[in-house]
This record gives sequence, C-alpha cells and structure tokens, in this order.
Amino acid sequence: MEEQATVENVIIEEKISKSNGDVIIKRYQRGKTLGKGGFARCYEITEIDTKKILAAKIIQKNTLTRNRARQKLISEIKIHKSLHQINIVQFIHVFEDHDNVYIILELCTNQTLNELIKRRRRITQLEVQCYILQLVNALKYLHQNKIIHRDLKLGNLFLNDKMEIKLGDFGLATKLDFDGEKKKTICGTPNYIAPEILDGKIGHSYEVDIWSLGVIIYTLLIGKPPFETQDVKTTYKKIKACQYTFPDHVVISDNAKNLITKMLVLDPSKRPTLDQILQHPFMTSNSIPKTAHISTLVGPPTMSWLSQYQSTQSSSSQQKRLADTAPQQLMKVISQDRVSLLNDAQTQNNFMKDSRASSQKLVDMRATQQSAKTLPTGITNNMNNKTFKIQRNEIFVKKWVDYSSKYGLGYLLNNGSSGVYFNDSSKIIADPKQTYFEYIEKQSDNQQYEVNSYSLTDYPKDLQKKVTLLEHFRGYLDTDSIDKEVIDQSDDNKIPMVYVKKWMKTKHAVMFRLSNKVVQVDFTDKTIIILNSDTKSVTYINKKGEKQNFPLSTALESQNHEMTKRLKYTKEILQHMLQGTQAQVINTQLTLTNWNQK
Ligand SMILES: Nc1ncnc2c1ncn2[C@@H]1O[C@H](COP(=O)(O)OP(=O)(O)OP(=O)(O)O)[C@@H](O)[C@H]1O
Repeated sequence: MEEQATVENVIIEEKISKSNGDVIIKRYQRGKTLGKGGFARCYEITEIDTKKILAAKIIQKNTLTRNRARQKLISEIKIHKSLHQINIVQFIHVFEDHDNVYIILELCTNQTLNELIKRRRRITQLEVQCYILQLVNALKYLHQNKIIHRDLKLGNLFLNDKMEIKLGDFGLATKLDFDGEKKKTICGTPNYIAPEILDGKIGHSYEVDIWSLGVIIYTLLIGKPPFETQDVKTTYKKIKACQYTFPDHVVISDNAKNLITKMLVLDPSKRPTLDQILQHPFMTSNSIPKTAHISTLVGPPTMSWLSQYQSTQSSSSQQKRLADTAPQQLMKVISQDRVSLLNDAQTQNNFMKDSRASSQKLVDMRATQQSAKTLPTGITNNMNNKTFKIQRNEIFVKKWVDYSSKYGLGYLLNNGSSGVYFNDSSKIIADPKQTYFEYIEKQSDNQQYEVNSYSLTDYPKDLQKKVTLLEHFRGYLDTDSIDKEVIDQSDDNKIPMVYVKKWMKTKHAVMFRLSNKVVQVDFTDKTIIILNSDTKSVTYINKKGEKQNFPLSTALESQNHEMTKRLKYTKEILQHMLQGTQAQVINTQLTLTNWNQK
C-alpha cells in the first residue's frame, strides 16, 4: 500500500493479499479535504473501480508514537467497526501502509451541527426535535450494546446529503463489560463533559451521554453552551456546581426548559433515560419530521414547512396549552433566528450539489435575517400591535441569495419588496404586494440609468426572463418572514422604490448600496454595519443581535472597538465600490486588510 502523490492527483493504493498468495490492488482517488481533527485529516475519496464517493480519515503513524494514542485508535476502530445503525456514521473499511492508517467511512457531505450553529446561530425547536430524535435512536443502539460515546458534541454530529444525522468519532467511546461497571478515565470535551467525569472518584456510566445530550439541546436552542466561559477551569467549576441559566433574550418553550433542567442534574441517577426523553412532552407535543429540510443548512425553515408539523395530539392539559401557543412561540423563535453568511466554500459546494439534487433552482444561498430585536433606527417591531412605520431611509436588505455565478443577486427588503441585481447591472424591484415592478437599466446611448414602471401582469416581452427570475428569487427567499403589517404600510414608500444600486462581496463581508443612500455591510461573523446618510448615523448590530446607534461624525472614536474595526473596513470596501464598475467589483475577490487584525 502506498501513496503516489502529486499535488492535484493523489491515488491511495490498498494492497490486498489473497489467501492463494495473489496481491490485488484497490485504488482510491483522494479528493478535497473535509476537515482536520486532533490526529486525523479527513478527505473525500472515490473508490476508482466502483466510483463510490466515501470519506477517508487518514492518521499518520508517526503521530501514534505514544502507546496511549495507539491504544485509543485501536479502541476507536474496534468499537466503530462493530456498529451498524442508520444514525451512526458507517464504518466501511480500515487498512494501513508504511506511513498511514486509513479509515474509510460513509461520507457526510453537509458537515456537522457545529458548522450549522455557526451559520444559523440557533435553530428552531422543530429542527432540534428532529435532530434529537435521530440522536436518541443512535444512543439507544449504543447503550443497548453497552457502549458509551463519551464525546457527544455538535462537532461529532454529522449531516449527510439527505440531512440525516450521523453520530461519529468514537475516539473516546468505551464498551462496558457489564452494565453496572463504572469507568474512571477523565475524557470528553470541556463544554459538554458531565460532572461525574470531572469528579473522577465515583466513576461514570451511560448517564454521561444524557448530560451531554442536555448540553446539546440547550446549545441548539439558545445558541451557546450552558456552561461556556472564557477559560476551561471556570467552565469546570460551573459544571460541577450545575450553574447555568436560560437567557431572557431567547424564547424557548417551557417543555424545552423542563427537559433540559431534568437532564442537567448532578446526580446521574436522577437524569431521564433515553426512553423517558422520547416520552417527554418536548418530544411528543407535535409530530416531528424525519429529517430537516436542506434549505435549513443556511437559513431558518419556512413557515409552510413548520406548519406541517404543528401540534397534533395533546393528551394532557399541559400539552394542550403548548399546542395552542406553539405557532406563536415558533414565530418568536424564528424571528430571533439570525442567519449568518456562509463563508465556507465546502458547504456552499455541498449545498449547490444538494440544491441541484432536490431540483431547487437557486444555489449558493446566503441569507441574513434580522432578529426582532435588531431592527435599525426608528422601526418599532411589535408582533401584536400594528404600529410599523418604515421610513424610506430605514429600508435595508433583510435576506439575500447570491446566484451571481449565473444570474445575479436576489434580495428581500424589510419593507417586503423583492428585487434582483442582475449580472448585466440592470435591476428589477417589485412592490411588496407584487402588483408592479420597476426596471432600471443603463441606456446604451448616454449611459444614463432609466427607470421604467410596469404592471406585473403587463410588461414588455423582452423582460420576461428577468421577471421570471425575480419570481423565482422571491419564492426562494421565504417572504413569510416579512411581517404583514410592514407590507401593508409599505405603500407609503411607493415611488420611487428603494432597491440595491450596487453590491459586492469580499472574503469577510457583503456590502449593499441602496438607492435610499443606506450602505449595509453584513459580515461573515453575523455582525452588521448600517450607514445611514440621511440621519448621519451608524447602526451596529453585534453577534448577539444587539443594536447600537452612533453619530457618524464621532463613530470612529467610539470605545466600541468591535464596531470601529468594522467601520474602518466598511470605509475601505466603500472606496473600492465607488471606484470600480460593478462588473469589476463582483469579479474581484478583494484582498483587503483583514479587519480582524487591525
Ligand atoms: N464521515 C465523514 N464525512 C465527512 N467529513 C468527515 C467525516 N468524518 C470526519 N470528517 C471531517 O474530518 C474532521 C476530522 O475528523 P475527526 O473529528 O473524526 O478526527 P479526529 O482527529 O478524531 O478529531 P478529534 O480531534 O475531534 O477527535 C471532522 O471535523 C470533519 O470535518
């Protein structure tokens, strides 16, 4: 077995010795890197004969010099090899050569829940239920086979192309010889580790997985782990004291709180069993989809998807109450579910593939959704009270889809208008009620922009393709998230409509220049800068979705360094945008100074 390496084309060869002495060679083509762990590097590989695409975890033997590392790998292989369950990453094969050990696994194309949470920040209860149901199934199988995983965390929960959960990484797993056995090894990942493991004296068993599962549910719903602090020591102190709270600014159901509270208890014997978790109202008050929708990789689910699974049965009065309030709670949760920009080429590619597979037309979706708490200046958002009044200068981009690889940028504004910035620099913008649209195009003779209004039912034939694309984009950008009250009020902003005049993308951010003289920059780390020329102010929305306003004149001197760094970066991109033509700007991946390092 040896690797014939060239930079682009690495073939991995497995020499298989047959009992009659013949040697056959099986070849794999190494593809892109999927990720890197403490010991292993993982690649996509293609089995050349069968064209099967798989994952290969490659461990360099020279990293296994210590006996403990070798034993750990042997144990991982032994345990993982024995497992066959739909929600566990399928172990396919293992072989070695002089330099490496190769573990061939089922390929999970959609990364892990860790990356999902980085993009989405937090997810809706229905998605959590769906993931937990699958994970509990995997755990039931493990525990029935006397195996404790001991490293349950978002980063070990993979998603395959069908959005099925696949539990992976059995590096810390252990098999008990008998059910009452207690393990004493200290292992796990700081945020998810159970208190009895830290204690070390009393020993631990299956219940450590229940604790970590509680941490996972909390993290998915709230957006950060319950015991997270700046340093590991303090985190361990908090875990040992079971000291955590539910933040006020995130609305989660009483059932979710109740289940988490029952799972995160110091006494392992008091934690619910896997069956008790499945029977808890959190898991029974509504029907749960088998898998989450592919679009939820990058944005919150649509209301139409959510509504299919609203409360069905309600055996107890408590469940009945939840059934009555569930849609409202979901609404709140969704509105707080800010979606970050996708910065990871790998996911974009996967998403593209998946989108094609599920015959969705638009790819490379990137969406931002403002949370209810973070609407910029002057917008009062009150779900029960129709007091919306959006001034023209308060309009900004609420969601967007980058399909510039083919057509352009589709977007949805917070007033309900939808538009497209086409690759040929023409623009189209439709009113929220979808009755008419404006088409903005440069005249060929004098290079001036010309704005024409048409009814959506009667317009020139040569605009048909663009109008169809607009409708596709709008359909994709789930307009349900725009509050109806806002749409009703938006007639005030009728003519001329606000639209995206220019946009550009860098490694760290996407910038929009709107026709209301607003400049908006959505950073990949979920922070947003909005410059308002009318009010001469800067709105900064931090990672938590909290909004702060600054007068433009003094903003750069502000003590909020997070904001000033991004403001400087904004100024830099703005200069590029003002200098370049749109075509140049789009085609250039600007290598600007990294605002992080400034
Ligand atoms: N089956 C798979 N399909 C797709 N990607 C995978 C698969 N297995 C692992 N990866 C990717 O490879 C990375 C490293 O894998 P893994 O975490 O198993 O390695 P490790 O060295 O055991 O890591 P750790 O330090 O977390 O124990 C993962 O974070 C993930 O991005």
